[in-house]
Amino acid sequence: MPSLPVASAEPMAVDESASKKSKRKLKAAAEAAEAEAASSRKKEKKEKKRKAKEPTSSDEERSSTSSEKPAPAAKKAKKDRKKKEEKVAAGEEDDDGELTASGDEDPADPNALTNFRISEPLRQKLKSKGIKSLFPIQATTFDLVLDGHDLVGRARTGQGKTLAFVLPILESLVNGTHKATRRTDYGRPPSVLVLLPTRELAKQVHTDFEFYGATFGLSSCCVYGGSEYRPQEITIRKGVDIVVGTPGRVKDFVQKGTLNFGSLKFRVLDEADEMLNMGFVDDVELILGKVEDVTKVQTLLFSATLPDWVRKLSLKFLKPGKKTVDLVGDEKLKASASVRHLALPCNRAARAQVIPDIIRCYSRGGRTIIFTETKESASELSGLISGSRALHGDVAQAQREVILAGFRGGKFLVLVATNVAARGLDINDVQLIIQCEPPRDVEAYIHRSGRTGRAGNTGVAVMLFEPRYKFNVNRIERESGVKFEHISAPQPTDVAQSAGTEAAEAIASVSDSVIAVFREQAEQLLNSSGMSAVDLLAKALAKAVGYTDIKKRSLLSSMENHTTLLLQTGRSVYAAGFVLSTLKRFMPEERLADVKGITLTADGTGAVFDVPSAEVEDYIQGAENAAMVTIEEVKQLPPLQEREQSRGNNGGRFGNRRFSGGGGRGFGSRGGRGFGGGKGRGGGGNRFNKRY
Ligand SMILES: Nc1ncnc2c1ncn2[C@@H]1O[C@H](COP(=O)(O)OP(=O)(O)OP(=O)(O)O)[C@@H](O)[C@H]1O
Repeated sequence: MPSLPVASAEPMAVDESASKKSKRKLKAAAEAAEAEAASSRKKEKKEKKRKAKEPTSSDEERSSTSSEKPAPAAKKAKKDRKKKEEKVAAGEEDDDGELTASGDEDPADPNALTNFRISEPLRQKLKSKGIKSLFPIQATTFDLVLDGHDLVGRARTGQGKTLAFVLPILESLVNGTHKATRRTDYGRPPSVLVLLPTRELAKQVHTDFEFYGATFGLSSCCVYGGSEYRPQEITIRKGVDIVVGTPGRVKDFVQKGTLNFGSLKFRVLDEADEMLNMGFVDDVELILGKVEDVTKVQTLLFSATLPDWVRKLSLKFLKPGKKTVDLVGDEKLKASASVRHLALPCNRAARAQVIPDIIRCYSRGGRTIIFTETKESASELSGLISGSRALHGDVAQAQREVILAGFRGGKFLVLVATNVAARGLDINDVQLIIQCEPPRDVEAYIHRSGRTGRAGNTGVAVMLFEPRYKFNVNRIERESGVKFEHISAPQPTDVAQSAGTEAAEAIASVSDSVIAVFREQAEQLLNSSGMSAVDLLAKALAKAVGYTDIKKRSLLSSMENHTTLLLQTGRSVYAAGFVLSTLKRFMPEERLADVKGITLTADGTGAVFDVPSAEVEDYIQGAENAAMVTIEEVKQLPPLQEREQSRGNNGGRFGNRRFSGGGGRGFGSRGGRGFGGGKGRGGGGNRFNKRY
């Protein structure tokens, strides 16, 4: 059961003014989030218009930017769209009779479905899912794919890359270039092969092909490891149009002769860079190399991140005239723009206590995914966080499916996962992502945080870090273009606000029928406790949402029963070693072993550090008796030194380099305070990454 944390400097009880302040902070946070969401929606709208006006396609090796000239195909498409727009405006029917104006689509929107060669049945199907216009990546690539180009497509997470290939492929097979050669006979080989790095992702993309493909009577199947061969084999032998799968299983079917690519029209690599991380390099290259006549096959490659291997792969397997549509390009921000990126200092030991409070304050009642670096930590953490389930590579396939279905279906709201869930998973209402430590690769940060803030929605991504490894936060910040808001662990007013509202609602929902049954006990309790009715009710509220205790929590490392102190000496403080020698003047040396996370202040006049709460008075009094030293408890962290560090360059146990860090802007200085404020690379044949 979680305990309600309290900042060491905060009063134990939440008084009225604190609660008002907290309400104000919450309101401000809500307003800020709303303003951010509105601005991101506005930006996206603008972006859509801009992209549609200037389709950003390019020839090989040129990444698209809005300043580049549209490719001829895109120009033609633009003209076509204009023609269609005029027809629609004039109320004329299209030549083919398939594309018609629709009452609830906005014909003025250049990305409206009617402006693309999307046939009526597919349009209706899209509309049944609430899709009335294409997202920028879809709008920019649609004509290119339909017109037969090989393509590399890149857009940020949650921007609709899946439909960017699903829609033009379906139209191409049924109404486009391949209409004449479409086969419907028993035992026909597939026309489309889609490769994805994980089973979950393969199933998700397969669901889209199944749903939209059914419109045209196109059949599809999903093949992935960890499941029986036989049923998949039977389906393929009967004849399917689309095969979606993971490289290992697809390779097996290719080698067994079950799959043949004699009729293949499209091959798609989604999340291509992750194939490399998963050790699928050899499998992917073998599969792609099995296509005999590459001139007859269109190859599409999509990802939110395009590291070197993917570029090399595209050079090797895509035609020389391939197009590249890169909606991220050289823009600084590679991660999702509709996500609030927060960084929170937290020692490993404090994680299990802090995370439930982060969830309470930031998940807005929606789903949360917590990412750990290893399978072991995922299992361990899920055991400590009530109501959560773990998902990683050691979980049996059948069980993984049950867990994911349970999470999607809302049976439980917290999933603790390894990178197996970092990519592509599109799960409704994931409001919060927590990363237990900065990932090694910036790509992982981008994909993990991209599980929220999808399809124009907003979300929050909180990254925990050990204060002494703050340099890893700087690295992610630099490489992803994200500007982290630095916050401290949720404080009592934050948690009390969220939990209190929840508790009040829980109690208000209890039927009056219980009163008669419990009144006598309540009266007895009131009389015997010697407390006021309000105090007793406050306890009942806390208990109703699972809190039985309030423990102090430090600002610096989020440790329970620890307090953050600020030391000042009236002169410059250059190193953590200096802080320790100052403390040694009035504290017994053996007590200094409990001093944690010495971090210098940005102005160079002091340092903050954590000590056990029970020893706070000793430090303060000790300093009072020492010359030129003051020590005080801090309610909010001052701006801290921002120093670049590298692992292994510690400068001694308490060396400055090791302990420096902290937010230059000051943790929580932007309304932080809680609210308001090695992967197995290469190595072919490894079907599932060992670490996750
Ligand atoms: N044109 C659209 N209009 C509204 N919603 C859409 C549109 N296209 C896709 N979506 C929805 O957006 C969500 C994200 O799409 P998708 O999973 O394809 O994103 P992605 O770019 O592949 O993300 P990632 O890089 O994380 O894999 C899905 O729920 C999808 O149904």
